[in-house]
Amino acid sequence: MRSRLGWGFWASAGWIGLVLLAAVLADVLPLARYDETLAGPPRSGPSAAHPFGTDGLGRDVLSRVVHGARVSLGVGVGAVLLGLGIGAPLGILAGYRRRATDAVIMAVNDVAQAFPALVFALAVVAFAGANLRNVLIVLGVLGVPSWVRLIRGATLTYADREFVLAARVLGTRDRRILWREIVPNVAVPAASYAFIGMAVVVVAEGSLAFLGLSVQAPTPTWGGLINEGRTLLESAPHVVLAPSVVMFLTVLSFNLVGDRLRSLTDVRESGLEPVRQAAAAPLPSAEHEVRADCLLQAEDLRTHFVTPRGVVKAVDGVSFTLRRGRTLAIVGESGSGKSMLIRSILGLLPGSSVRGGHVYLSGDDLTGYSPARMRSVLGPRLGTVFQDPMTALNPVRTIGTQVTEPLRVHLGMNRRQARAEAVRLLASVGIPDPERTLRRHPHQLSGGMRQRVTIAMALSCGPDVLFADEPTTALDVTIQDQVLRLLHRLREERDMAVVLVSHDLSVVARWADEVIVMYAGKVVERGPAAEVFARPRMPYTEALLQAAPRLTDPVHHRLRVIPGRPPDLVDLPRGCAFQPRCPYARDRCAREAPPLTGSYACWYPRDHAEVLKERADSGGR
Ligand SMILES: Nc1ncnc2c1ncn2[C@@H]1O[C@H](COP(=O)(O)OP(=O)(O)OP(=O)(O)O)[C@@H](O)[C@H]1O
Repeated sequence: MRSRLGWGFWASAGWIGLVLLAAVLADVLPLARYDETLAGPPRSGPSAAHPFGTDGLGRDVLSRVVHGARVSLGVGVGAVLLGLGIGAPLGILAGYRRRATDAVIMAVNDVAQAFPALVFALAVVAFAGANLRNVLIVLGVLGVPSWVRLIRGATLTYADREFVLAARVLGTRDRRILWREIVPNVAVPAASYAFIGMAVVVVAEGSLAFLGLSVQAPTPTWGGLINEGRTLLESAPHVVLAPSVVMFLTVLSFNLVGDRLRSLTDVRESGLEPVRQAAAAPLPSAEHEVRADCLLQAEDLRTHFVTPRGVVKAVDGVSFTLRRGRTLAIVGESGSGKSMLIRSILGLLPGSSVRGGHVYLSGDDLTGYSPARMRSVLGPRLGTVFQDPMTALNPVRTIGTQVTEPLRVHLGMNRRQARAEAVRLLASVGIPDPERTLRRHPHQLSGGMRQRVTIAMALSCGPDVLFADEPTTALDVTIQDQVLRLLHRLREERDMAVVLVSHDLSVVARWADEVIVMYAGKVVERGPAAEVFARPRMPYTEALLQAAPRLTDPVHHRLRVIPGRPPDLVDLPRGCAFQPRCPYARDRCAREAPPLTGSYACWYPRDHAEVLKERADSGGR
């Protein structure tokens, strides 16, 4: 940490510490009184008795600068705490709740930010007087809009992170998510900006003092000292220079410390600003038969985003059924809607989306559930394992606090019981030293171990269905197989159903019972995995398979890529969405969209005999 922060950071922190210490100990330091006139000869330069010299009334400048630090730093710290105290809750609320709450808070914030600061300061001083408390209030309140904006931005960054989604899929309440997942992460950038904020406030106080709008004489402030010394600029420049240099160094140090901390924890990495808020009306739904023998059933599920460019139909009329003890795989190119389908089932969609259709869990329609009721299902009945275990775990909390949380929240265990159960869970997913692992932070574990931890968390409340969204993508190839084996074993042991999203068709072929193939938000082929992969009917499925590497491929074998690009979901081609890329497309494909009848959506499905003949002709794949 020390080397990453650099000597400038430590020198600045040292200076700030020194000034703060001097300000706190000002009364006990062996200094002349700051208001004692003729403590020395007027306007005398620096000497052993008066290291910063004396001012026009013979007062000790060092003593006045040290006492001035009390006001300037006191206002700096106080105003930042006040601004943060009001701005942080509002910013977190806006960034986490979004929609109307965000719109209202940000509208008010914009108006507040546009209000002229000087007019506000003048008004407060005129009505309430220029004293320390009022200056602190003025500067604190003026800082609120910037804090709201900053904290909202940081919250937006974290609100869609997988560890927050993970907490939500475990059914954690919003308030707890805010305290345990968002606040600790937002606190890091907030702390760094607090230093920059203090620099701004110290300068602002100096400017107010210069205008006579701050604490009045005889109490010294740095801005007031500079103002007083103005008239002595020619005869005794040290009177202005001493407070100016101290103030300059302090402001510079605050900025340097804040900047270094910020560069370590830059919050601008994700660009998660949501698109324009959609009208919240749900999409209309058709009536469908509910299958009693199914554990999980999706009917005509749709997730649309209203964006400035138009409506993105990320999931468009997806239906499937899944029974206990089975694994359903969802495959498709990047952007085909796999993750949105899972988030739609779990009711964990971004604020800018609207959902239609139904999701039945053992016959109960989850789409009608209130958020509170949904929380009782997420975790205990629906578990989720995310793609990247590093982002699915909160970096600032130990594994122990994260694994025990769902056990305490949902199963009502006390701390000791939850810890014992967490040890058992970690052991069951193959973590060698569970006791020690509980005390560690995510970054202290390998990728494979982290993913085992997230699997343990997903299983902690004994879910009926486990969703695994690309659970092995972020892992080493050798670890991938171990994790998939583990999921398979756990499915058998616990008689769960598994929904597996994967890019890797060899994984799907090996571990899934059924598969649905997605293209542009729709299911274009479905059926038993062995059947679909052995005899794909839809040319897109065939192309996906041809683009997938196989262990039996010769070393320098060139994979076939699917020609063209995935479609723009705002502007889909007419007819079949795959037709512009399909080598077998005919006129009808560009005119009419093929419905999903039976197991595929294609006007001219591949004929297996024909495929075998083509393969024989081309001498290979
Ligand atoms: N907030 C959003 N606003 C608008 N469109 C979105 C939003 N989130 C996702 N989409 C769009 O929804 C579509 C489906 O996204 P999704 O993440 O489900 O794809 P995916 O198949 O899981 O891709 P990948 O394999 O890369 O994860 C994408 O085209 C994406 O651009």
